[in-house]
Amino acid sequence: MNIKAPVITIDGPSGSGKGTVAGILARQLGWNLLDSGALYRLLAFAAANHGVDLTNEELLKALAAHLDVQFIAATDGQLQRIILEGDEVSDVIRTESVGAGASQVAALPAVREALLQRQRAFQEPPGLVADGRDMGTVVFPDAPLKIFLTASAEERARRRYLQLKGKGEDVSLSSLLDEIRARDERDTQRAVAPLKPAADAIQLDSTELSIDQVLQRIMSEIALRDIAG
Ligand SMILES: Nc1ncnc2c1ncn2[C@@H]1O[C@H](COP(=O)(O)OP(=O)(O)OP(=O)(O)O)[C@@H](O)[C@H]1O
Ligand SMILES: Nc1ccn([C@H]2C[C@H](O)[C@@H](COP(=O)(O)O)O2)c(=O)n1
Repeated sequence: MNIKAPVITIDGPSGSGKGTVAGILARQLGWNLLDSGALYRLLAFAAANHGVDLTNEELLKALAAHLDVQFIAATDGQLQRIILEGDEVSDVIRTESVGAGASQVAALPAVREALLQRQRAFQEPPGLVADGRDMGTVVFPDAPLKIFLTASAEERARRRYLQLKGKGEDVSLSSLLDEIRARDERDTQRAVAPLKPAADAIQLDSTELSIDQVLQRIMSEIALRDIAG
């Protein structure tokens, strides 16, 4: 019998803290990590490099199917690294403009289909923490623990502002808020795999919670289900 590794899904809108929480959780549990948003970002980034228009569904589907990407697991003191076609792109795919392109290509059904198996292949022992928009609804519908992490748009824009300022970028809070609202609209309103909580997801509003408080809440749900050995 093929016993599948357990999966914890963390879905939610941009800036809610999914990636941060998923990364820490995966390290603490010693589990694999799937940053599914990175796949859509990589596709948008690769499309720009190869001169592929972000509306050309057929070419994007082919690019998605053959994306030459390597995820190098985080080690003590170093975050996960992402290599695309031989070049490290861990930071360059994190800009708001690549995020907007990712949100655009992610609305195309053929692209989502092309990336589905690649995402499911991350489900390896001892377990997987997967973050994104449709981890609990589409990619891992049988996951024993599903979290839907939210925060107000204003708080998410504030977090992003601090994050980008910290990297020395010249950003405006009001434009970040506009971008976050536009991305929310596109991600929740698309026809395929829209951003929404799975029926059995635990909804967690992190607007007034610290990262540690969010982690504690998730850890208590893990303990309740006895899924991490
Ligand atoms: N609960 C929290 N309180 C304060 N800051 C937070 C909290 N959670 C995350 N952050 C900070 O907010 C920023 C965005 O977090 P993160 O990148 O994890 O969000 P995300 O949901 O993965 O966004 P995206 O979907 O766009 O990748 C980071 O700088 C992170 O440190
Ligand atoms: N499972 C996913 C993950 C991501 N997307 C799309 C929508 C986002 O706006 C974009 C970038 O994701 P992020 O890195 O900000 O988490 O990718 C999706 O549709 N489904």
